[in-house]
Amino acid sequence: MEKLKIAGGYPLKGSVRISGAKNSAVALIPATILAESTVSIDGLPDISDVQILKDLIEEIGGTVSLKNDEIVIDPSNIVSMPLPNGKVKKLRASYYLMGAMLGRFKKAVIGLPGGCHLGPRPIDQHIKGFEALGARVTNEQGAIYLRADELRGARIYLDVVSVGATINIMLAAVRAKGQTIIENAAKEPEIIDVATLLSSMGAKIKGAGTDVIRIQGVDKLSGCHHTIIPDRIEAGTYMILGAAMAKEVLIDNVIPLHLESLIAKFREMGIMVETTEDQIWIAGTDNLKAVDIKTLVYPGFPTDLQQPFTALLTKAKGTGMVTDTIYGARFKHIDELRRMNAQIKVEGRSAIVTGPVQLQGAKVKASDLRAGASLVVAGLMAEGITEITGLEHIDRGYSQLEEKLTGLGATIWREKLSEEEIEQLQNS
Ligand SMILES: CC(=O)N[C@H]1[C@@H](OP(=O)(O)OP(=O)(O)OC[C@H]2O[C@@H](n3ccc(=O)[nH]c3=O)[C@H](O)[C@@H]2O)O[C@H](CO)[C@@H](O)[C@@H]1O
Ligand SMILES: C=C(OP(=O)(O)O)C(=O)O
Repeated sequence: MEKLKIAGGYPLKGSVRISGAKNSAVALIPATILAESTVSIDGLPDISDVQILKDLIEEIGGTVSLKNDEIVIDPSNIVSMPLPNGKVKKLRASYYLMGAMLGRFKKAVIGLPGGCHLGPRPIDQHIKGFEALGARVTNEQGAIYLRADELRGARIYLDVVSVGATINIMLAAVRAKGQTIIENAAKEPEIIDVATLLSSMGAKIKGAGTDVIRIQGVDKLSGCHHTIIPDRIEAGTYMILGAAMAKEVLIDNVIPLHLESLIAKFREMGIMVETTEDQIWIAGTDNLKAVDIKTLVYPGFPTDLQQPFTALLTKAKGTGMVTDTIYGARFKHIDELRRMNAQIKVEGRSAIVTGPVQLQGAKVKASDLRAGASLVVAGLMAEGITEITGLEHIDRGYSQLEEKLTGLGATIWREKLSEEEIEQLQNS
């Protein structure tokens, strides 16, 4: 077990290249199960979620090579092996194995997923979609059993706008007989990315990126090559830490359109932002104005940037309210930020941040992925040394974090935890 140490309070400068999107990667890899020949995907982030999915595809019979940022998957020998336990519990996106295996084999047994603990994260809309396509779905001892004699296209209205349910239904529906219409679908860029891969494989999908997606099922999907989109949440995190600590920073390999909600908030706060087709330039300032944010489905402010943004607000003058309408309990980072001298109180679904304060280095623990990102931002802003544990969460979603931050001039490194520290963590 390791901890991350940051010597904070020093200005950052330079450029950083954004990796491929985690939330695309974790759907694109399971989607390859649907093909009958080799699929390659490049631009993948170097994160543990990708590594675990690679292992899972191998476990069910796929031949996989993962070198640098490219994965090559030959799915022809994959079988619908039950995966009720083990690695499926380590990440949220293992639920995509349900849609992909159901699409190809008409049956699957997959354990309920893991991922960040952000309060309840039901998958009832995924199941409603699979059932509408003709699958029988049961939950037996924490694993979902899916079986269909045949999948038939259906009209499915999502009661909740869900990224996961939209993609999962798409994965099963591309191999159903006839047309599927997903209404009230999520519109996140990662959904378009998955639809692009499936279309290159031979699927017929219209409307991805709008709230009505139409899928005409096909009998066969084949191999192809795909380049993943950049990670808008990683980019947003670097924009936030650039705004907090950089004189100027250039974010490279990014789609600025995906970050319009954050860019608009930056401008309200008095941060200078310039964009080109695939770069964002930011000049940090010590005169930040506090703003309110409310997380919403895309293109609204992303819940996945709420936690790092909260760290930035501690430097802004005035009171800013952060309301999470997607995950009302996504506030485990607040106690840790308070340890670092932040003035924040939580009221229901909102965190109220009063600033400016000078954060102080402290020993803190990442309870989930973006809580970890929030603590990294805070650690860079703080005076003195910050020690962050719970790195398994951060490693799920940030590719080459220390290398990228060191490139911006940060002093950040990993150290092994002592036995005493491990014992303390296990008892905390
Ligand atoms: C792997 C991945 O892509 N993860 C992202 C995905 O998670 P995930 O796909 O799990 O999130 P959803 O979009 O499904 O969840 C949105 C909201 O709908 C609720 N809900 C969802 C499904 C369902 O069947 N029933 C239901 O009630 C959830 O509890 C949540 O309140 O979108 C989230 C919201 O943008 C992001 O925070 C995650 O980073
Ligand atoms: C919540 C997140 O991830 P996951 O859905 O994979 O747990 C996230 O990326 O912030």
